[in-house]
Amino acid sequence: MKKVMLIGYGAMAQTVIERLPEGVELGWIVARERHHAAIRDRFHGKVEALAEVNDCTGAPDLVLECASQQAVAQYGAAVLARGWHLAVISTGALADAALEQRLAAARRAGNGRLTLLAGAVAGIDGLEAAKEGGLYRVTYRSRKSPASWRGSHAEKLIDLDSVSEAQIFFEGSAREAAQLFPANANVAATVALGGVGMDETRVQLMVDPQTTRNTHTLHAAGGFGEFSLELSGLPLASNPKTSTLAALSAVRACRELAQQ
Ligand SMILES: NC(=O)C1=CN([C@@H]2O[C@H](COP(=O)(O)OP(=O)(O)OC[C@H]3O[C@@H](n4cnc5c(N)ncnc54)[C@H](O)[C@@H]3O)[C@@H](O)[C@H]2O)C=CC1
Ligand SMILES: O=C([O-])CC(=O)C(=O)O
Repeated sequence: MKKVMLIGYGAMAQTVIERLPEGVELGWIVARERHHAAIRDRFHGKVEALAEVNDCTGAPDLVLECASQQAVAQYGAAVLARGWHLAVISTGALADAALEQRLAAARRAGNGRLTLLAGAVAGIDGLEAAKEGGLYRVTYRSRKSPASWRGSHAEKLIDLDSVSEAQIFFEGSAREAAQLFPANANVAATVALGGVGMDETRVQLMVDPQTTRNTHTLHAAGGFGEFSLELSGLPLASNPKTSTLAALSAVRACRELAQQ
């Protein structure tokens, strides 16, 4: 039986817990103190609620970050330095170049493993293959409902309550998007890391009052030719910022672990 440590106890973590494949069990959940009693009750003490990664006395086969970019900054190096396998969903954390270097150093020092989950988007494998032949241009656009952008930096750029038609409210690099919208634009970073990098990947963020989907549009042109991909994802009922597919990509990481 393979043992997983989950970081985070929010919308995505709930999906992972509900869909945990056979052959994998949860050993630890790193969560805010306010969730600890609920975790102990739910799992009858069989899953340890931890205040932080260093409180773990066991050895997880996989540490699944489903929390935030801040959690990657807080725990990422400790996980890798212990030689553990860290799978990251908050990929936008790597828009911080200093953190990226810190994680790389910890991974080398501890012989850990870092996996970036594909998250809410598809086509990253094709993008990475295309890169081998040279990429000329990669653009990414995210279109979500006003509810999905609520509580984000979008509120400083556009009046989400009065928007009546689809509108682009942000244009910039993947690095800017991932850092300004840490709970909404990790996909921008995932696309950047698979393609032309954080500063060359062009990003548009759009609010659409007519949609209930999280739509991701990726366009890549290069020596291979070009492709356009549009993914119209259902958000999680408990968090409209997060696409169901992102949570399922974390489930898939558990399935791969079970099959090892
Ligand atoms: N790569 C991708 O395609 C996507 C990535 N994401 C990332 O996944 C994250 C989680 O998504 P949801 O579960 O929907 O968010 P959520 O807001 O429902 O839950 C996040 C949970 O993580 C906990 N958390 C955050 N920082 C923590 C820390 N330092 N230590 C302990 N717990 C911490 C929160 O208390 C909360 O329980 C998002 O914040 C975002 O960074 C989300 C959607 C797509
Ligand atoms: O789940 C999504 O649709 C995308 C998202 O929040 C992110 O990229 O951080």
